[in-house]
Amino acid sequence: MSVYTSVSEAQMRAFLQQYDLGEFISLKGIAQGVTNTNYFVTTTQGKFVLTLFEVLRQDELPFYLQLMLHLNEQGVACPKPVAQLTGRLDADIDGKPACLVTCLHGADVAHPTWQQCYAVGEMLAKMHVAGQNFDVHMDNPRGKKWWTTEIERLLPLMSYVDATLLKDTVAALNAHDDTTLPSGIIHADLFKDNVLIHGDHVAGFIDFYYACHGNFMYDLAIAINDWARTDANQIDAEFQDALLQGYGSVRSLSAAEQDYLPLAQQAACIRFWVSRLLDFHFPPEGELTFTKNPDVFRDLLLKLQQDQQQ
Ligand SMILES: Nc1ncnc2c1ncn2[C@@H]1O[C@H](COP(=O)(O)OP(=O)(O)OP(=O)(O)O)[C@@H](O)[C@H]1O
Ligand SMILES: N[C@@H](CCO)C(=O)O
Repeated sequence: MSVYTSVSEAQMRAFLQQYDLGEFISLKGIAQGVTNTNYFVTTTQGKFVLTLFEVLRQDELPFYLQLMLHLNEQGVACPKPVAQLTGRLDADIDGKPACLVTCLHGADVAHPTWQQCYAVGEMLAKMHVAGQNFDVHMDNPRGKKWWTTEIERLLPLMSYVDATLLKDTVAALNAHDDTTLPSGIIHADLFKDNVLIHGDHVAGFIDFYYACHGNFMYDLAIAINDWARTDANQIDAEFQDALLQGYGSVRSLSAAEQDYLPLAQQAACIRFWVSRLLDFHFPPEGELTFTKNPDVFRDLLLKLQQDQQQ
């Protein structure tokens, strides 16, 4: 369930006074989603999604909402934040940060097709290109500095074999200079549950709340590690190729980026292995964290390293 904060119809009617969206018709909680509270809101002007942020602070919202607005205006498939009459994009309901965005027609897919992987790669490249003229900077909150600090809490809790794998891989990644690779705004969490699909097309990327600056190949590797990962935690070469081909149809990958892909995939494994281990061992008190299986990314990392040694 994902309606942590209840909103009444009366509250919604009052909230809508701040917008030019016509009359309130209905409000319906959205069952999917883990972190935030989401509602479908229908007014005489159409259907929207209301998000109440359970973890992000009010002052953190403008970056993400401005980014989504910018990307949407540049033709990237993503929800468009709706501005209040004052022009402000972020709002609050009963002191909780909130926003309204346009509703997209699509659903997330558990088992994508080759064409859908191609379309995701294509849209990701469009996003990278469109982000080039968005001039607000955001450091990656889950980058090298973060994982180097956080693994110190995890290593004593892990088996010798897993701890060695984690420590050695982090050391290898930290020793590699990735700062000269093409970079800009990245989504940084483009898993299958963060893309709404309609037929063979991308209806929209959602959940931009880890978006930041980073290198483009790392972003593509995060997507490959989820979209092309089989149930046995290996990469399906054809699906990986679909993402790469789709991406390359919009933005050519340089030789340096192509060389970096194997390491980028390892970095993407570390990013999510570590965050899932932290959620497992140190569930934040008072936060609504649903732990996803950390072993998925340990197993994928091992397989990638085996393949890359051959
Ligand atoms: N703009 C949108 N248009 C249509 N449906 C949406 C939109 N935004 C969210 N949804 C629906 O709401 C569901 C939950 O959204 P989301 O995944 O963003 O939840 P969350 O709890 O905020 O994030 P997460 O689950 O990643 O922690 C999505 O799976 C999708 O079905
Ligand atoms: N997509 C992440 C959760 C949000 O960062 C995961 O599957 O671990």
